[in-house]
Amino acid sequence: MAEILRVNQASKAFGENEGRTLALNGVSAGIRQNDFVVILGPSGSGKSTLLHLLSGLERADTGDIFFRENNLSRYNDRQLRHFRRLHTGFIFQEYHLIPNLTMRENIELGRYLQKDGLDIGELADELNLGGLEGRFPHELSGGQKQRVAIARALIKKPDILFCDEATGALDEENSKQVLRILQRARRKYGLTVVFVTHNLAIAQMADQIVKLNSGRLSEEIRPTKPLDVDNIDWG
Ligand SMILES: Nc1ncnc2c1ncn2[C@@H]1O[C@H](COP(=O)(O)OP(=O)(O)OP(=O)(O)O)[C@@H](O)[C@H]1O
Repeated sequence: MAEILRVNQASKAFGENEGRTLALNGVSAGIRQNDFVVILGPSGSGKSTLLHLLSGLERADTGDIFFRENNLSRYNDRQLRHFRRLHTGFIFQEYHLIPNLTMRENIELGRYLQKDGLDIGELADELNLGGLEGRFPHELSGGQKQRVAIARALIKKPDILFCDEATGALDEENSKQVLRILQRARRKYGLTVVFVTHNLAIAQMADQIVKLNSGRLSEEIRPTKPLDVDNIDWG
């Protein structure tokens, strides 16, 4: 498969003088279309920063980020917004649903960013959310909230879904449900998934594992036989 994303020698620092932290230090890696890519590393190793650079949420200080043949580092803010709107979806540990909107309205928010997209009813059924359309976030369980967040991200059919500790607040069963949904979406829509996690079990499913340590790429692995979500050893 062709590469959909590439990061070349990217560095990113925060703060100044004694307060300066080099969050990423000359990281290079390529991500193939349709892969499930897991970014692993200890706390503070730069995982979220790498995700933010790859997704155009933040800019690298030095180095280049390519989406297909386009160099995002050369994009102006408007072009970068357009890239994010058209090609990327995000899910986070904390769901980020709008509390005073119903489930259906929260999902519709994702669609308004793009004209054509998936059918909301079909998506709700697929994500096991049928019948909950009128509920507000506080009336949903954690697993249901995360599935609403996934539906909101998928409704516009993004090319790449960026997940930052997306299962971090969920138990094993709900985590596996989320992972099953992502696997189905990869098969059905050709989605590429970039998944930041502390959970080593999830790496058993990966087509590619990117390991960071102190802002540097410490290891890059492409397992020959990624496991299906139902075969992983959760530990
Ligand atoms: N906006 C920011 N301002 C200042 N420092 C930051 C900022 N974002 C990240 N950092 C610092 O950069 C380093 C890498 O942070 P990052 O969030 O990428 O790590 P991480 O591997 O995702 O950590 P965790 O697993 O704890 O979420 C850390 O030392 C962090 O404190």
